Amino acid sequence: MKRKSVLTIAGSDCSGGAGIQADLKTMLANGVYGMSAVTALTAQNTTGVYGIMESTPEFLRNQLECIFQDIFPDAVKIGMVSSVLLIEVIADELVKWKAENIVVDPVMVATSGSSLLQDEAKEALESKLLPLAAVITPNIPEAEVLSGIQIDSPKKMEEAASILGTRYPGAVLIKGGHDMNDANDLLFWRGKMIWFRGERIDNPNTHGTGCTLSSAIASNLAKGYGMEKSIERAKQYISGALGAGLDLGKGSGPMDHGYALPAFETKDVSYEEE
Ligand SMILES: Nc1ncnc2c1ncn2[C@@H]1O[C@H](COP(=O)(O)OP(=O)(O)OP(=O)(O)O)[C@@H](O)[C@H]1O
Ligand SMILES: Cc1ncc(COP(=O)(O)O)c(N)n1
Repeated sequence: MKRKSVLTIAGSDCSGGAGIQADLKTMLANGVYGMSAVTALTAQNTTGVYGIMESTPEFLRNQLECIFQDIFPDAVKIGMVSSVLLIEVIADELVKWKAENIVVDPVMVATSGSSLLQDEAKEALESKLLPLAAVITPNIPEAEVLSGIQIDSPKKMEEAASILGTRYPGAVLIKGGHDMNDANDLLFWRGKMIWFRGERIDNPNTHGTGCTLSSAIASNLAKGYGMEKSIERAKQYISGALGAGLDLGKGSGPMDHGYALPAFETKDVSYEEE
């Protein structure tokens, strides 16, 4: 039996809500075989990021070579890339192996406020990785940094999307989640603006929403869905994961990535605290 596969190139979140861990859970729940190349280990939890230890460029290349030589991914999701040297290795390997269906989530700052991209790496991300993407998925602050304009309205989202969509060959999806206080995301693709209107879910536990959305899009592209359908299905998935109402940790907690999975455990494992 064969299965479509997706590779995430991202950082590890030891608390399991964002990064590689969110990506692999999302891939499992979306019916693809998930693989990971780790750019950095982070010591973090739902309250913040307390340490970062980067992979060496050589070891990241080693991971990517092992993956591409053996199980060629049908799509690639890129998250936290951390530094210039790591970005150069990633771009080099993706071009060398002619990777397809690349989704770049330009992760810059965690929801908790910690920087996940070194200042000098922003330019390398823009010049080396964004041009390789089938779609880039900035949130509002990231879209502001990349487009150079301030975004405080849907009209401004459209202006930024058009700037980025003209600059890069792939699609641009600006996420309205955290900052517009709605759940409406804007796609600029092939000269068209397409709004994806989501229902705002009243849940403070949004750690890892960006990682989850981009991995779900990559999973759908790998399965052969078109760009719009891949985003529409990814939004349905994330709405379900947020709506499931998982409540863990002392800060902004993780979502329930497995809400739609049949679990091996048949007993109800959820419980309300006294
Ligand atoms: N409360 C919510 N209800 C419904 N959808 C939401 C909510 N919050 C975020 N989303 C959706 O989740 C996806 C991710 O958007 P968001 O703006 O949170 O990304 P992000 O800031 O990159 O996430 P993060 O940095 O937490 O990983 C988008 O599709 C957005 O519309
Ligand atoms: C390793 C890693 N990658 C990405 C994020 C962004 O997710 P969030 O903004 O939800 O904290 C993170 N916190 N950690």
